[in-house]
Amino acid sequence: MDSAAIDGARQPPARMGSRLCTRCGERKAALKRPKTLEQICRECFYVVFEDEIHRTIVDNNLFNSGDRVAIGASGGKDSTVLAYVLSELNRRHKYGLDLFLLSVDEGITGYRDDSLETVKRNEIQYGLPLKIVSYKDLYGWTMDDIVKAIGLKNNCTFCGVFRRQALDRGAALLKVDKIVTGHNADDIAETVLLNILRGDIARLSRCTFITTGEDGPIPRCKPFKYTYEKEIVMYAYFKKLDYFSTECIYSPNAYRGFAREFIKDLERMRPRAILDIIKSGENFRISTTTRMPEQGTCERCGYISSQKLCKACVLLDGLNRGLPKLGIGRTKGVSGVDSDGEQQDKRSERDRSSLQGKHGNIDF
Ligand SMILES: Nc1ncnc2c1ncn2[C@@H]1O[C@H](COP(=O)(O)OP(=O)(O)OP(=O)(O)O)[C@@H](O)[C@H]1O
Repeated sequence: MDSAAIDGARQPPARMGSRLCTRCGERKAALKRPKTLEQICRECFYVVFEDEIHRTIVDNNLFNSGDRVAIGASGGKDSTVLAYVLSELNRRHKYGLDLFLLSVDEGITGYRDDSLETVKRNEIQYGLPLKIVSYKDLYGWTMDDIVKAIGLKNNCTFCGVFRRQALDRGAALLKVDKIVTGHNADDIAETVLLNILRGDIARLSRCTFITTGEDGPIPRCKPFKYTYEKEIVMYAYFKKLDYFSTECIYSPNAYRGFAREFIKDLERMRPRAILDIIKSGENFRISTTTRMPEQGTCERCGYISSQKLCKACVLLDGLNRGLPKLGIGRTKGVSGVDSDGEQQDKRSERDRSSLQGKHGNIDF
């Protein structure tokens, strides 16, 4: 999700000269808003940015007063801005939420250990209790171990499947009602496009849902569904938020990377393109004859699965038997189109869904 060009460099947004803000008409414009190209001042940018997220939360009834909510916190820009903005809005609009930071330590030396240090600082900065769950504790394997066993080809498959379940397990320990993640509008547009490119109609039908997993143990929602990545970066920059901006050292950049670049090109020509792709995804209608996944629980670990054994258990079995490729491979998607378990890490939607195979179930 990170765009190195935007995020890594942490360049200040271009200066606006002496023009006045088109919203307040009083202060000097400090930036051109990526979503609308309006020239506005910082203060007005904060207001519109936060208000749009508030509207998304209210219009979609994301929370109920009294909810315990875990923020999936990776230390990256999206989840850091989410933690900051959600705690601000919770106070300002009296949502009545009990917020927690929930981090998954995948065991990636030189990456996750450093980003978790950021989350630990966020815990203090935002006054939100932090829970960390690790692959090592849950599965007996770190990603470093897994990469040693399987190499760099299918490693993201393991990571995506394990992370999803690890978030559920952490959320169960925290006894929360919901998990929120920092998936933003660019991520969702990208996933719509990828599902079209793959002809994966079943996943296309649900990848734009703002809340998923309502039939599972703990629903997940994406308050940044309509928030542009560029604006998240700008917000973090202006607010001087403390976040970690390095790409995962094991994450290759294949098919999804092309989709991402394509969307960035479209955005350059027409900023609305991102919202329009999401809208198209929302408005697709799935034929009633398309077979949809049936969800149950894994016979072994009891977590959600649409097969007898969940994907995490199948993958773990392979690792423990010295056959790490056991659970990897081409599986038939619901659409009848093979999903190839292609690696990369827009781990959430794609990896998990392509790996759930025939009965792939929930998306972030
Ligand atoms: N290790 C983790 N622990 C907890 N939550 C995570 C973790 N990794 C990802 N997430 C959640 O999933 C969302 C999408 O993650 P992904 O890795 O796809 O994108 P990202 O750009 O790295 O996100 P971020 O900027 O928040 O790091 C994150 O915003 C976060 O809410």
